[in-house]
Amino acid sequence: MSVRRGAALAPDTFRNPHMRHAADTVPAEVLGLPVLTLEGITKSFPGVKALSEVALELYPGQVTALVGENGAGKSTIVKVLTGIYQPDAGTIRLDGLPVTFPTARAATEAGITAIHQETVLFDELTVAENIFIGHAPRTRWGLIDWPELRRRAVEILDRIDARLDPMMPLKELGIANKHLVAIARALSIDARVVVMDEPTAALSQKEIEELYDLVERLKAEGRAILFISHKFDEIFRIADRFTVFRDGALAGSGLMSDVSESELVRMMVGRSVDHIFPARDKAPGREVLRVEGLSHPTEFDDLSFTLCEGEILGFYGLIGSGRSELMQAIFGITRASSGTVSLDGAALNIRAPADAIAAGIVYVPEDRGKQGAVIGLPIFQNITLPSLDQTSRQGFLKLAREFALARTYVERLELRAASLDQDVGNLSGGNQQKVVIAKWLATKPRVIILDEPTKGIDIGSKAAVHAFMAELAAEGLAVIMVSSEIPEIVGMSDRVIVMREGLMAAKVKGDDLTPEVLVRHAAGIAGASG
Ligand SMILES: Nc1ncnc2c1ncn2[C@@H]1O[C@H](COP(=O)(O)OP(=O)(O)OP(=O)(O)O)[C@@H](O)[C@H]1O
Repeated sequence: MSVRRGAALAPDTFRNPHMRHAADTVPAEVLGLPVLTLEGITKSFPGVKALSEVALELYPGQVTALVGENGAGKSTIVKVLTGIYQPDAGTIRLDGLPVTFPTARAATEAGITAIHQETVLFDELTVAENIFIGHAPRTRWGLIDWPELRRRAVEILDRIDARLDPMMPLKELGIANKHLVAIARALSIDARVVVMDEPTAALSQKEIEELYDLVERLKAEGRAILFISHKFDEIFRIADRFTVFRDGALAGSGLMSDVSESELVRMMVGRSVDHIFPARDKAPGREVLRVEGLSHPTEFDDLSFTLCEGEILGFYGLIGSGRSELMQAIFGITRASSGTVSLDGAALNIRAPADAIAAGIVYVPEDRGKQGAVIGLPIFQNITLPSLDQTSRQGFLKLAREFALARTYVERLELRAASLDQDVGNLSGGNQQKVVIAKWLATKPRVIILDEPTKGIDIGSKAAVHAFMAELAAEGLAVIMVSSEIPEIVGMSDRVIVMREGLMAAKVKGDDLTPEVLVRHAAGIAGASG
C-alpha cells in the first residue's frame, strides 16, 4: 500500500522551470496537478490547537474525501480555505501560486465554494434569486435583469437535472431541493473547487443517489471536490483520494484504490475498530409506554404501538415518512389531532415538552445543532441543566457533583473537549451532538426518544454510543430510536416499526429483522414479508 503520510506538495514543485512554464500556460486539469494546495496550515483557538501544520491537495476532476474523528479539524480547514478563518501559519496555493483569502468573498471570487448543510439561503426569495444572490445579471441601468436571471437559472438547474421552478419561493422547497439550490449556486459562480460538508446527512436514499450522480457530473466538468463524510460506504464509492486528520494533524493521504477500510479507520482513530453491536440478552420488562391511534392532521395517521422497559424500539422509514413528526407529537412539540399516549397505564396530557419531561419522556432531536446545545454555556452546565434536581441541594448547586455527573456521560460518549468548562459553541459539530445526548440521558428518564442518534458522530465514537445505549436499556431505560442507518437499526433494535407516508407499514422482529425486509416495507415494494 502506498499511503503517503504528510503528502504536501513540496513548495519547490512549482519552481521547477519546466513545470512552472507548463503551469503558466496549461490548465491544471491537463497536467494532473492539484488546483488547490494547503501546506503547513496551523490554526489555534484559545486553549486548542485545531490544526497543526496540516496539508491538503485538491485535484481537478477528482473527489478528495476528508475524514477524521469528531473534533479532528475538518470544519476548521474548510473555514480556512473558504476565507472564514485566517490560518496562523501556512500557505494556500491556487494553481501553484500563493494566495490568501482574507474574506469569504475573496475565496468565492477565486472559485472556491462550500455547500454546507446550513448554506445560507433565503426563504423569502425565489429559487433563481437564491442561485444568483450577490451576482445577479443586471441591465444597463443596474437593475436586476429578470428574464436573463430566469434563463440562466433554468440553464443551471437543467445541468443538474433539478426540475424546479426558478420563480418558486425557496420556502416551499424541502430540504433535498434546497440542497440542489445550494449546488446550483455553487455552479453559478463557476466554482473550481467545491466543498461538500456531510452533504448526504439529511437526504433520503434516492436523493443520495442523485447527489452522487451530481458529483460525477462535477468531476466530469473538471471541478475539484472536497467531500467530508463520516459514512465509509459513500467515501469508498465516490472518492478518488483521501486525506485523514487526527487531533488536528495530518494522519495520512493517498489514493482510495490503495487503502482498505480498516486502514483508513486506523489512521483516523489510531486503533482498529471492530464495530460489533453490543449483545443484548436481557428480555424487555413490563410495558411503559402505550401509544394508541395517534394522528396528526397532515403528517401521520392512526399509529399504535407499545414500548417496554429495557427495550430498544427502532423506527425505520424514508425521510418524510413521518417518523420525526410522530416523535415530536409524543414529546409535545406539535399537537396530535387524536389518539392517546399513556405511561404506566395512565393517559398523559402532553401539551408542551415540559409536560413530557416531567412525565419522564425525553426527545433528542435529529437537528441537535439548532434545538439542542445552549451556546455560550460550558459543557458541564449544558449537560446538567435539565437535571438540576440531581445536583442542587437546598438551592445550592454543588459544582463538584455537576462536574461528576457531566464527566460520566462525557467519558461514556467519548466526547472530545479541552475541558468540561469549554463553551459548547466552540466544540466541533459531532461533539456538540454528544453533549445534547448526554444532557438528556443525565435526566435519567423512563423513556428516551433518540432521533438519528449517531448522525454526524464519527466511526470510533459510534460504537461507544451504541454500547452506552445498550447498557442503559439493560438498566431498564425504554428507548425509541429513529434511524435511517440500516446497520444501526438492525444491530440495535429488539423490534422495528417501519413507517411509510405517515402510516405504519410494518412491525418487524426476530428473524424477519433483515435489511431487505426493512427496505421493502419502507419503499412499499410489493411482496414485502414480515
Ligand atoms: N471558534 C472556535 N473556538 C474554539 N475552539 C474551536 C473553534 N472552532 C473549532 N474549535 C475546536 O477546534 C477543534 C476542531 O474542530 P472542527 O470543528 O474543525 O472538527 P471537525 O473535524 O469538523 O469535527 P466534526 O466531525 O465533529 O464536525 C475542536 O477541538 C473544536 O473544539
